[in-house]
Amino acid sequence: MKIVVAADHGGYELKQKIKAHLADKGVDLVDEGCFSGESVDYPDFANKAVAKIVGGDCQRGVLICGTGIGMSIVANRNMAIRAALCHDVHTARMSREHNDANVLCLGARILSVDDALAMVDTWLETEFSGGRHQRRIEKFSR
Ligand SMILES: O=C(CO)[C@H](O)[C@H](O)[C@H](O)COP(=O)(O)O
Repeated sequence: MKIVVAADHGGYELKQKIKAHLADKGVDLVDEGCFSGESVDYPDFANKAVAKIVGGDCQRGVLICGTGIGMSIVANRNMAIRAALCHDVHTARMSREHNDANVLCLGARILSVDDALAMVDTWLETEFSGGRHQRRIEKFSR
């Protein structure tokens, strides 16, 4: 599985930490920016990451901005994306088990680095439960 990571300026520092953490674990990833703390617009980076998933280069994404809200709104405009804005390990796990989320959105100005890394690990390790949850996903998917 290949992961795309992307952030705006509000999420840049946390993205760097997540990248280093995942690289240590041998996770295959691609970074779609941004590449400094200079002010940028989150839709540009959300859309770059979505394109990687829709195009098939990556299977999942982690998107980070100040709150995670902007990234989740933009990513979810694409029908192929189930982006989950999560706030703790529990919501990260549930977004995989029940929602088969293919994008995790994080708020760098809300979360501690340790909590964010624990959420990413849980989110990547947790499988979709299927069953009744598959039926529900099919009701909003094409
Ligand atoms: O949280 C965000 C969008 O939901 C962004 O990361 C920005 O941090 C937020 O919009 C604030 O932007 P600013 O230009 O840093 O004030």
